[in-house]
Amino acid sequence: MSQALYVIKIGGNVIDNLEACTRFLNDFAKLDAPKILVHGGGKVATQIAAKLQIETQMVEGRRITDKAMLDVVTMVYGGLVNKNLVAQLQSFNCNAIGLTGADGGIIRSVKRPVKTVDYGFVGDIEAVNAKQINALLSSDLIPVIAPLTYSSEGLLLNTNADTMASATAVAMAELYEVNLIYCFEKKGVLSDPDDDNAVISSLDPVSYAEYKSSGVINKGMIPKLDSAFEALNDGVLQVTICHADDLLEAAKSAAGTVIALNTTY
Ligand SMILES: Nc1ncnc2c1ncn2[C@@H]1O[C@H](COP(=O)(O)OP(=O)(O)O)[C@@H](O)[C@H]1O
Ligand SMILES: CC(=O)N[C@@H](CCC(=O)OP(=O)(O)O)C(=O)O
Repeated sequence: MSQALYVIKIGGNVIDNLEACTRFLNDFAKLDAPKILVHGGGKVATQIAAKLQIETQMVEGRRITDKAMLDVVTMVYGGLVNKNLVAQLQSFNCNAIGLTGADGGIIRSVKRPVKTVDYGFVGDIEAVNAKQINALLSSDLIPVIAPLTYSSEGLLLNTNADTMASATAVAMAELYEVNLIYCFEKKGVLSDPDDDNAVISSLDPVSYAEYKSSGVINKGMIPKLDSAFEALNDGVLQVTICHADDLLEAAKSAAGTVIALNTTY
């Protein structure tokens, strides 16, 4: 049996809250296993763009990224957010190394083709270099990956962080038994959006379809769950969605919503 690896994604609402983010990073540092952190930061990018009088436009959970917005997300994800996370992890004795998908050629993408919507400089992932990421892990470095990728033409492209996490988890599943954990500001996927304690303990494709059609699951949760099911279909052992404060519990399967393929489609 191969070794366990945790691929953990932290979302933008937690990153935007200094205290919550520090608590999360402290727990992440304590997790005693090979691990990778993939971060978002959409909320910070929107705030900085507004300060620069650049308007944010989202379509189906994806940011329309023109050249001005690409400059903002490059500075925010690749610089401000990534480097602050790395610095805090260092203070918790976790030897983190911050990377975009371009660094070490770890995540290559293709600029999303224009169909009904022109997303601009947004990348759809083509390849994750698991060997290169594993070389970092083998040197006792903890990769902290920002949601930016590169194309073979040399473009830097904005890429959804949930998709980055799931593609990384799938690629690493060739080498490890991967446990993918999405951490955000709620206790899991909720069966009642107004009740923060109404956590669905296990979600399969049938119940997902029902909750989606009744509108209980909506907005940013849809791309997150789509990428969660994709990861399970492509070899990831376990996927959990949980509160950032519950990371260590979720790593023991004791918190959040466990995503399962255990019913027929
Ligand atoms: N049923 C649900 N349970 C929990 N959150 C939900 C649900 N339906 C929609 N959401 C929304 O999904 C959001 C999470 O998606 P997103 O904003 O993309 O998170 P992140 O930035 O952490 O990746 C939550 O903040 C919540 O508003
Ligand atoms: C193409 C695209 O939409 N990219 C995302 C990347 C950041 C992200 O996914 O951040 P959260 O996890 O905090 O939402 C964006 O710019 O919002």
